[in-house]
Amino acid sequence: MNENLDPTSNQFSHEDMDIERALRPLSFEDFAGQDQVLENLRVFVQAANLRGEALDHTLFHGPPGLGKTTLANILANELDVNIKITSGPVLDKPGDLAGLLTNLDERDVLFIDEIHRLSPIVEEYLYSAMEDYRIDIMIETGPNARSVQIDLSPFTLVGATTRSGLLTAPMRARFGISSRLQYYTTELLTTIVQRSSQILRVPISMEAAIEIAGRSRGTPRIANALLRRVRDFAQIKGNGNIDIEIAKFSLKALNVDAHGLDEMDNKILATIIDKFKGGPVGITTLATAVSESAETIEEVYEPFLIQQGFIMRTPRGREVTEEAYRHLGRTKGPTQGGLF
Ligand SMILES: Nc1ncnc2c1ncn2[C@@H]1O[C@H](COP(=O)(O)OP(=O)(O)OP(=O)(O)O)[C@@H](O)[C@H]1O
Ligand SMILES: [Mg+2]
Repeated sequence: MNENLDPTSNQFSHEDMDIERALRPLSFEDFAGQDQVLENLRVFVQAANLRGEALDHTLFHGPPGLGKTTLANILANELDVNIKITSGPVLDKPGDLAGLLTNLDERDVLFIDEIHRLSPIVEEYLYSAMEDYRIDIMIETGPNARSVQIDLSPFTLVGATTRSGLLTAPMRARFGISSRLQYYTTELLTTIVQRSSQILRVPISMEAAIEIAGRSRGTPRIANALLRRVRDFAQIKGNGNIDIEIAKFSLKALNVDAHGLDEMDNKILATIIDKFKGGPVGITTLATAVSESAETIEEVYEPFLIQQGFIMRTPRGREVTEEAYRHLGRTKGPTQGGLF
């Protein structure tokens, strides 16, 4: 599969990165969906602005491509402050973090992506910064080494993670605001596709926008990636306009699944059907069978498969639905799976 269509991939070409930036909503106003989350954030931001205080530390969690990074940037815009961006794996020494923290102005946003991947030392160091706006730093080395306490400007830490299950309890407890992002409906994705095509100045029919939206795995990033590729087909194979024919033609050429499921989604369904007679199968057994971690399946893949009605969670494990058999073109029968 095209890597841009992989929901877990952040790989983009330079051109795609520029477009990606152009398509990213900059204000609450531009951001479609996640109504509950947005409604609350608007209140919290307004209150923080009114009092001239830093917004409470905020955590965004949920599957890739649903808008966590986008919302972090929007928060900074709406708070009218600067944002400094880093990520868990990049911060490997407390010193790196200290450098960032001491350079924050009052109310600034420090965005830490993949916050579940902070090293334990850095994480511990972050605790006092978040709680008391204070850090200890070591000055000098050898016999003169001593630690001094430094006061920080009140700031907002915005954390993002696709794997909230991997966050430690103390870390989680330090976020005053915690929002889980949900998959988008086809309707919402249709408006996102329409907005993006307007920015890209490519005419698109309603029908075509719905078609692309419906195959985007509930994910705005995938919707935008598909739109860009369909735009290529429209320009080279068509007259530049995206109508339903060119949309269908392109999606077929791109090998996009009718429901927008990706390789791992399909592998999970096929494995439950072929190796476990449709289930129920326990999550760890399933994880081993598809060579993926149980947490990733639970946090990244399964929510979408459940939402789309392909999988059910039962007390005895995961079971596929009739819909999954139909989707994979299998028939459900007693001879399935190893009877002789
Ligand atoms: N609500 C939305 N409305 C319009 N476009 C959106 C929305 N949410 C996300 N997008 C688009 O999808 C792209 C991906 O979103 P974003 O990078 O914020 O996802 P993410 O949750 O941070 O993903 P990851 O977990 O991979 O870091 C954005 O560049 C933006 O163009
Ligand atoms: Mg992100």
